[in-house]
Amino acid sequence: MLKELIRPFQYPRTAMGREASPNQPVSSKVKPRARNWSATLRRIWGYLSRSKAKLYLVLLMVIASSGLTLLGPFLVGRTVDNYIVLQNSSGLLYSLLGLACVYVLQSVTVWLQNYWMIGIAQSTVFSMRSQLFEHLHKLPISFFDKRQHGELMSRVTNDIENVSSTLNSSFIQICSSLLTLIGAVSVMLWLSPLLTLLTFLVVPAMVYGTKWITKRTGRLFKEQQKNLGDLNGHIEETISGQRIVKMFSQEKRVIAEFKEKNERIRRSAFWAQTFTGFIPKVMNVLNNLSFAMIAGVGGILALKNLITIGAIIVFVEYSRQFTRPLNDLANQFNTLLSAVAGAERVFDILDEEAEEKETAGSVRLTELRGEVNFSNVSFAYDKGGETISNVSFHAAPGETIALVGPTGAGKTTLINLLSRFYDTDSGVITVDGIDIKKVHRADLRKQMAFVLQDSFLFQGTIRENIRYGRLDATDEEVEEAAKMADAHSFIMKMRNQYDTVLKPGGGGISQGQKQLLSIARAILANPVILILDEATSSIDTVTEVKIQDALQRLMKGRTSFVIAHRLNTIQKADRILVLQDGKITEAGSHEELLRRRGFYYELHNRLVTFGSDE
Ligand SMILES: Nc1ncnc2c1ncn2[C@@H]1O[C@H](COP(=O)(O)OP(=O)(O)OP(=O)(O)O)[C@@H](O)[C@H]1O
Repeated sequence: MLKELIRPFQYPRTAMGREASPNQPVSSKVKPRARNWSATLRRIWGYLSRSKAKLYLVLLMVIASSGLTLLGPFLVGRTVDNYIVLQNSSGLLYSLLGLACVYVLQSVTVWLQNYWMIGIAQSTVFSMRSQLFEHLHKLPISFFDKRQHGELMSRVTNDIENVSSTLNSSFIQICSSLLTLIGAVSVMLWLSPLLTLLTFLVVPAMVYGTKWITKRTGRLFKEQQKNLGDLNGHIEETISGQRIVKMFSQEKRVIAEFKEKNERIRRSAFWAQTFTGFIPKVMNVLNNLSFAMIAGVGGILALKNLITIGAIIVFVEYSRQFTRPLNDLANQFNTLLSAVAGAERVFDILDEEAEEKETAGSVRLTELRGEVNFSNVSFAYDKGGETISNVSFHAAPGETIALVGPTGAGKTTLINLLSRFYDTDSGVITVDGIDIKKVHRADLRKQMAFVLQDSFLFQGTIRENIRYGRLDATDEEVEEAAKMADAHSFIMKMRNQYDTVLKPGGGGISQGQKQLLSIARAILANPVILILDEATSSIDTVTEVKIQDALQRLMKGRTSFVIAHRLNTIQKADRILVLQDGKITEAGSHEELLRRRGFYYELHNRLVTFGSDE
């Protein structure tokens, strides 16, 4: 149905207008793209480097804090050897004061680097989020037709959040870990090459252990992100499709599906966290082993007067400075894995091609008369069979064209082509003689208004919802449009009248009232071409008459295409096009088509008998 064009949240769809089988996990069909670590990191760097000045400041603070971290143990060693062992109390006092200064300064530099880095991280995700949202609005309808909306929302929220929290800490951690590592190793080598070699003995075990663990966690984190997207999709669908779930008493199945997805997240998160949790434990054991070796061998060296006690204390401290950054680097690697997975999912969308760029020298539309012509138009959604085959017809300005035909015949698709939600494969559609492929999409759509069966209303006041048709309309114009749509009287009966706030999705008012508001919105838009998708569901007779009258007023003087289900609408049309399997099989006025005794004749008899849609 045409309403799917603008309804933002809907039950799972594999393609526009077609509901996916409830058992079919939609997102499972989204193929994970090959990971490209370096390219993704480069792109993240592209965002970070926009705040270069602040980054330099952060780097400066990281260098300062790493230097001060290394200076601390050195001073401790000197204090032991020069003042404690030699019992020099005044020197000890000065030395302790110096140490206190070093630690205070170190805290200040750490605070400053965090403060600036949070600023950089937040502006980075701010730009990413804005860019992503803007890009989403440039993507063609076909993109949304193929995706689960909740999964997309998960990318805008969870994945971006993931990048944000990693940037907040990882950049600093990685830089300071590397600097501390280099500094610690240099001082250790200077103090005692033998003890340094002993410390190095544990490195291969550390590297191998970390590698073994991160290999598993990387996969698990990716799985966790994907499962989270899947679960979010499910939650979003079942909440927005709550009415359908209840109508078909599918609560149990929906809950069972949720449990299954929830269980999948629990499992992948459990293993991802468990494996990650192993890293510090393994490192701890290796650290302690290395301390024991340093203490043992250092002790022997000290007994032989080859090293001082202070030097051993300093050495133990530095060997911790050496293993801690190694540890941190391993942890950061995991966090990075998860953030890069998130960033890659965001970049995947940013790489989706936007609606085709308008061809150079595109025609700008200004005033239109509303003459529409389809000439040998053919179109296929996928590589498969044609949905529209060789369709030709002409609509003079102000004419009303009724589109009738069995379900799946291609009525909505014809409208999709006219509004350029999809482009024709062959043939030409013209408006006032201008090929619409040469016209700016936005210009073309500005000349059109849609009134759909289940018109989407946004959360906001009634006035704002009507004004959506033309944002610069005055309050008087909004009310005038509501009066023409026969919506004014029901609006005035509401407590806050035009300032009544509608609930999300236009909840809180009846289906018929929604329709009247969407007619008012279309009247305000004052389009040259009008697209109507007549409601199939029955609305009470009084409202139905109101809607019909309002629509007649709206259609007057405009070229209108009506996906028609009611006999009186069809009869009033200037021309009726009967679509079957994507082809126009009959075309003409009501009387002409009746005389033919074809599909329309049968449809007419059915409508007369049952008084409903085809
Ligand atoms: N986005 C899409 N991707 C792939 N196929 C699609 C898509 N949208 C519609 N189709 C297919 O195109 C054909 C025509 O669909 P269309 O929605 O135009 O029919 P319709 O006449 O408007 O039907 P209805 O009266 O039920 O709304 C159908 O076979 C449908 O499955």
